[in-house]
Amino acid sequence: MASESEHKATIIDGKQIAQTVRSEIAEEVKKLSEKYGKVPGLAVVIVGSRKDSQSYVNMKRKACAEVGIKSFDFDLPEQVSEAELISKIHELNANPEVHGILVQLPLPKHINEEKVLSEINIEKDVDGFHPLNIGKLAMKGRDPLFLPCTPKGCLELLSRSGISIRGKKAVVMGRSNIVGLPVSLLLLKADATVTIVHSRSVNPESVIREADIVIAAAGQAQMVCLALQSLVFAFPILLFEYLFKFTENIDFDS
Ligand SMILES: Nc1nc2c(c(=O)[nH]1)N[C@@H](CN(C=O)c1ccc(C(=O)N[C@@H](CCC(=O)O)C(=O)O)cc1)CN2
Repeated sequence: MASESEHKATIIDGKQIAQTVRSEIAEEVKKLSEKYGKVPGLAVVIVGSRKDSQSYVNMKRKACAEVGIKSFDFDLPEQVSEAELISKIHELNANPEVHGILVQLPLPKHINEEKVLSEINIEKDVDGFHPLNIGKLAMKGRDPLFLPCTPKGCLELLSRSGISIRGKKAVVMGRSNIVGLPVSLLLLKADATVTIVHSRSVNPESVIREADIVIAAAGQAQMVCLALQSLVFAFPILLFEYLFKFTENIDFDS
């Protein structure tokens, strides 16, 4: 267990790191454009009019524009059928200008999220939510084509802040498919000793007190009052990490 004197918080400047990543991506896109005469294309699909989802999607689209990625925007009505949405995905799978497909979650209740995400071509699955990509993330010695952006953003913040993960005790708060679970798998791949605490955990505080790294992934402000290495996650880094991994995986030669 860390001693009391080691309980000093280090605030990570996510915005600053995001700015660096943003510049790196813009440079990468420029090089791709000069070499191949084309730029990465990201299809962003949103269903319905949830204000929070719209705001995330707008940020993603704006981020694309800022770094030179072409975004293809599809705003589908709340009532769109599952079949229509899947047909749109098939159309995007077949479009050579679209290198990545992102379906904003959550989807309306009448649409089966698992089914829809499974229809995305794994080579365009920039969210890394396709069962094959998640499956590879969960297995030793396998590498997914893409990683979910928020978990990847968390690890990028740690790495760019000079915080090593190997051998550390990492505690993840929350077990969602989007953040908690995949970030736990990523930390495990990075050789941390990982514990997940969630709504049914008994005495989570005692587990958190033992941690070297705490990742709060339960979407509730002020959830962690103690953290040995305090992490402040700023959304931009996640967004730009998203684009980062996205450009990394495009095969412009095919
Ligand atoms: N297709 C996807 N849908 C959704 C994703 C996703 O990664 N892909 N994630 C969320 C929504 N989302 C991005 O789209 C997102 C929401 C919230 C955050 C976040 O870091 N929130 C912080 C607050 C950050 C801040 O306000 O500065 C927090 O909750 O502590 C990141 C991404 C669901 N849908």
